[in-house]
Amino acid sequence: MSTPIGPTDSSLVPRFAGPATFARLPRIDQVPHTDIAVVGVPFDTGVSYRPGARFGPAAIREASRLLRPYHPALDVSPFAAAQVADAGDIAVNPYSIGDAVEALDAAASGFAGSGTRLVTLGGDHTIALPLLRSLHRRHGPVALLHFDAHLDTWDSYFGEPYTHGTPFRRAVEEGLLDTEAISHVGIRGPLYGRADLAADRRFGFGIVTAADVLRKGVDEITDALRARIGSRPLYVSVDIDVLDPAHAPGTGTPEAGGLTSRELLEILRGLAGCALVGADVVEVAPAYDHAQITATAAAHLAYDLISVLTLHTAHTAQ
Ligand SMILES: N=C(N)NCCCC(=O)O
Ligand SMILES: [Zn+2]
Ligand SMILES: [Zn+2]
Repeated sequence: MSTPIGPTDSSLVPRFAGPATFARLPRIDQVPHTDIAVVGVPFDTGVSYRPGARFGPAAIREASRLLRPYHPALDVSPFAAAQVADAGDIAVNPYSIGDAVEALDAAASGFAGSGTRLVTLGGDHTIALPLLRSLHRRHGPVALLHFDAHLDTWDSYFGEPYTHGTPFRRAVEEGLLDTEAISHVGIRGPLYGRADLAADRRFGFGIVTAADVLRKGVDEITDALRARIGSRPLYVSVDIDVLDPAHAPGTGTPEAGGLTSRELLEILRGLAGCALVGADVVEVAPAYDHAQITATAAAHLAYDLISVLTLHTAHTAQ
């Protein structure tokens, strides 16, 4: 592998100058080959409450200017360990969820075809379904770690099957997931009824509630999650509303009593060595953010996911 082209050096060009690619990384057209691409999906037509996640990718990129190249907790320089590049945004139809879902699947499959793993910045949670469809085509059923206040396994809203509250029900129905290894983490807040939980259990999901994280702590939780995942190809989906609204006010469906950013970062770091094949950070809606609190958390989560991706390369070569 030739030496990766890294981010703009912030000791030479101040980090507040120039265009905001993720972490000031090169654009995908500036590098010969990309192992890991950060890509935005500015789409929020699937939301059930406050809109605005279409502006999430730009806000996360802007907040990512301060990231530095070395990750001390994981002892890795992710942008030297692999060629990471910013692939810009996948522009999808804001007036048709069906069109958008198909176009996103096709675009994601194009990246996978050239051996590039994706860290996708949403956008609302609808986008996880086409991303999983494209991964399934390549890897077969994948393990899923889903960080969210919400189950997102509801059936439909207003008769619509593709929404931000339904992607993981569709994914199970379509056989995209290895149902021996699918978990929600951070679940809390009111539901529509007991049947929500019964259906979710029937699909095979394990639930780690936000209260479980408080009571058991991140190490015990992470060990249990890792035991369930094993060596399976793993997709990690992070809905930013898994964090408490104090840590992530800028989102569309906030729920009290969530994780701290410190807890979530530690759980993600605990996944080092897992066969991560892709990840997303979704539901950042900057209009409700303050002082970039949410966008900063999202930028750091994406940085940690990239770092974990660089620590397992077995799937890159496929
Ligand atoms: N995926 C997110 N963020 N929210 C789902 C909320 C579904 C509801 O309005 O009941
Ligand atoms: Zn959510
Ligand atoms: Zn969600």
